[in-house]
Amino acid sequence: MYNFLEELQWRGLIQDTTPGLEEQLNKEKTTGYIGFDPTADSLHIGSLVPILILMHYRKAGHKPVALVGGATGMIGDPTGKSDERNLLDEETLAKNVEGIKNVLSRFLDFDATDENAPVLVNNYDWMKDFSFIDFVRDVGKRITVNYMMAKDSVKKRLSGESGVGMSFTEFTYQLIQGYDFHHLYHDMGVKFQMGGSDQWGNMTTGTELIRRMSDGKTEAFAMTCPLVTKADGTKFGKSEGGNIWLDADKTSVYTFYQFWLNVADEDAERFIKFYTFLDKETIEKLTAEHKEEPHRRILQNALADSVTTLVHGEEELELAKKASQILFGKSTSEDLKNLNEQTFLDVFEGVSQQEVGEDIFELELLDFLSEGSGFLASKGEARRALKENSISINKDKINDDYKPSKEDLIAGKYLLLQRGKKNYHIVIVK
Ligand SMILES: N[C@@H](Cc1ccc(O)cc1)C(=O)O
Repeated sequence: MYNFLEELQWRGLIQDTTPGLEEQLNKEKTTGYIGFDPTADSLHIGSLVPILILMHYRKAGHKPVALVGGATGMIGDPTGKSDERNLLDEETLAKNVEGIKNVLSRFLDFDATDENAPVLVNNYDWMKDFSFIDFVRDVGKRITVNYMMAKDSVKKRLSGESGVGMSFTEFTYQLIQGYDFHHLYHDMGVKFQMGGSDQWGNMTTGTELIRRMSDGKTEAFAMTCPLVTKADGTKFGKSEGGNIWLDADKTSVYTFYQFWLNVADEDAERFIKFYTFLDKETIEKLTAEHKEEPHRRILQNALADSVTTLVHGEEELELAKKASQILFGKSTSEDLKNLNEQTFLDVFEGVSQQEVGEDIFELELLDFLSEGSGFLASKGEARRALKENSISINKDKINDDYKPSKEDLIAGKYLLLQRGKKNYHIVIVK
């Protein structure tokens, strides 16, 4: 059985802890939680670190609780935000809560029945009937405005720098998160909260509230992990198309896999510790091998394989690898036909495209290859290319006899035209 804090320590996943945490975790199996606000209908790889921390926590024999912020999502955490947030409407919130629950349950087995089985809770369940009067009397009275104003999330918004101010609504956020901790402490014995380093302020409002609401008789603990950054200073977790999500219909497995494959060497060394369960020995060995021959990208490959398997499973990883071969290695028309539409588009992102009508199938081959599809500059060039035997359609070489047909369409819509090795063009038939 491994030790939770030691495991997180060598992985570089501990930023701050409150005093006494180690003694507490050594003393007894402890229930600990992390909250996720439903700001979107899925989670992205930024949230994968907290998810993995809950998985480590479970592996170490403690009991993890994942909280979905149905209530806090109605307020909006001001942490790290320089502007007031827009309120989400109820319909969006409900959809987001469901989406996030689904993602979380792919990583944590909420159906397990053992004593330390993971539990999923929603803070809306205990906040919805809490009246304003009760809240300000029972909770608000325990914490001073002075204390709340000293938090970074508040200070930043009050200072001249951003100067935009903060609504009373967002100001209350830390108290609500703090109250969650208090509630979970007394309802389920949750003594420990984890989260990203930006959550330190909200988490310590919680430990403080727990102490004060028990007149100093109960104690709770907190730990933060570092926010993931990149060596080159650019924002982590984004590709050109936006966030890297944990849902295949938001970020294709291919794009997900490629994202990890393309991280910089310095980043790969840290990320492999954060994002995989590979043990210390294995990671040290891989890192040493990587340093000998960086061009083989051993770390990136191990990282991409491991995270993609964790998030999408082995079968999907194999498909993503096959898709990756299409641009770079040997592949057949069969491989191409097996791609789903999103993956096809992701693989050929940036390739020139032309929309055409179905009448394209009535054209002579030379017209089809030139003006019809917008691929080659002229009929003459098309003739030459055919003579050189350098044209492929959907990865099959074609000759003068080829007749374009609807049957060839990938996902019922696309034709992949290719000249030589790298010169691609996509025809979209409308
Ligand atoms: N404030 C956290 C989410 C959270 C919500 C409620 C909690 O009790 C704990 C955490 C975030 O934005 O990431």
